[in-house]
Amino acid sequence: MKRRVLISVYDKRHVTEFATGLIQMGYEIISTGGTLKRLRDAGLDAIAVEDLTGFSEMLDGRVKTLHPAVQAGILANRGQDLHLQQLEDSGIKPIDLVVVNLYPFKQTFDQPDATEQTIIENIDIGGPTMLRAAAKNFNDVAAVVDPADYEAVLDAIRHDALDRSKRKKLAAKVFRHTAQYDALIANYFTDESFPEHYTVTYEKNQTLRYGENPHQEAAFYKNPFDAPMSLAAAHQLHGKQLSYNNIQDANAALAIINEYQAPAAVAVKHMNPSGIGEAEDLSTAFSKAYAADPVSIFGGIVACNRTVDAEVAGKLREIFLEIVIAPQFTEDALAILTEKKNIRLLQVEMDQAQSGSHQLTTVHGGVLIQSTDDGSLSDDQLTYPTEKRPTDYELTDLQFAWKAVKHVKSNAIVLAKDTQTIGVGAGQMNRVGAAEIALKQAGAKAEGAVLASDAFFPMPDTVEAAAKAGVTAIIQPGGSKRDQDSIDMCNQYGIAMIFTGMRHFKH
Ligand SMILES: NC(=O)c1ncn([C@@H]2O[C@H](COP(=O)(O)O)[C@@H](O)[C@H]2O)c1NC=O
Repeated sequence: MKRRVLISVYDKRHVTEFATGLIQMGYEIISTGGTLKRLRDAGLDAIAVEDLTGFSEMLDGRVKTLHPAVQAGILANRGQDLHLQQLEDSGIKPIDLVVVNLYPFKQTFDQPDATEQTIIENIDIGGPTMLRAAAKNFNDVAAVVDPADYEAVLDAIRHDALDRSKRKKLAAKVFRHTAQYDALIANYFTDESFPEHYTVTYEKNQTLRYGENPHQEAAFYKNPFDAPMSLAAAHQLHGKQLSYNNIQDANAALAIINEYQAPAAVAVKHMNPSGIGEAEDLSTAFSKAYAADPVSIFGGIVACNRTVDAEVAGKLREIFLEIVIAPQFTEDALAILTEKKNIRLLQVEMDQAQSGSHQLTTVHGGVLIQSTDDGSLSDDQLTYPTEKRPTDYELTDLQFAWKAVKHVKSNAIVLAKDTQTIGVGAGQMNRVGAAEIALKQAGAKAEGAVLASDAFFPMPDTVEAAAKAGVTAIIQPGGSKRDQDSIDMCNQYGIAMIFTGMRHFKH
């Protein structure tokens, strides 16, 4: 008996070449409407699925292959006499190969003018049914869902090597594909934040050389719904492949730089900002970010929220940097920076605050999911508990420092002056410890500076240390039982303090 293949594909690229090869290998082809036409137009012999089922396509194509003549032909267990007998009694011939790819649900959904009706019509029903049937029956049947596999499959058939293990691999690919397809559809049907089953699907961007350490394996996946030009879809203009740690740091750098509207630059090391500068132009902003901590920036990542021009590139060139991220680079800037073989240049669209998106953290036996920390300050949230109120000048720096401290690992303290960070205390087990690190880094520059704290002061010790170093204003969430002690300490030293009512822990 001739072997049979059912071909029903939305993406018709290379299907005629594949079908030609299959015919040469002795296959008989069964096909659906558009695919059949494509094959026949290319002069290939194929049986219309209608001739198998005795039914014409109906309901605008909603039903074409959903018929026992097709499904039983795929699903029959060739090792079971009863199955074979039943096929014979019903006049159904077995189908040995299923080549199907699905209606483009996601591409349709992505189109800005797509109506609900078109999106719904692009949910494929018959295709996944055949694919899943063939994948289930991989013992006897091969399922091909990806045109990229045509050549390898043909080659295997040619060498009589489309064996059980290859068919099982193809089956796994099918189930992964249909699971992803359904996850995308489920997400379209509901905007429930935390459903009973959290189905996520990511597409592989690249396999990474290794993870956080060389003995860890890693890969980078992208969210299929993310905007083009997000970090996962960034345009790498120069340099070698990003590493796992590069991607983490770049992500932190982007989150920080997206906080600032005026020209700004941030240098990031180990996901914390080593320096941030804001100014009227990017060149000055970068100089501030650099001067904030000229030691730590070495080997770091710099993100800018304005076009990098030749002047900025000239400054960047002087430092060893892993990555520079910007919305644009001028030709001159590219010429300067690409002289450095090891620097990576990433073009990423700014202002893509990940608002509304989820942050996933794996824990032992599960995953924690939360909405991203998009909290920003509005003026009516602020309260002023101290005798002294901040000056306008201090207020600008307080807001600048508050945006920075949100992105520093807790316990976090940031000192700032003249829209430049001058001290960053990150990831300490006690708050005053973080303050001491920030104050030590700032040294004499702490005189007249402001201080931001990501969470409230449990004791007045941080205020006291800051006051003694010359800090004149503080911003913090408030809410401690002992707030009054910190307020009293501020009043004693003539410090202005703002309560934000919002905490920014980052563990
Ligand atoms: N309804 C059915 O029985 C059915 N059978 C196959 N399809 C899909 O129809 C497409 C191919 O159609 P055509 O050969 O007419 O271009 C494939 O993407 C295939 O997955 C179907 N369409 C959707 O459910």
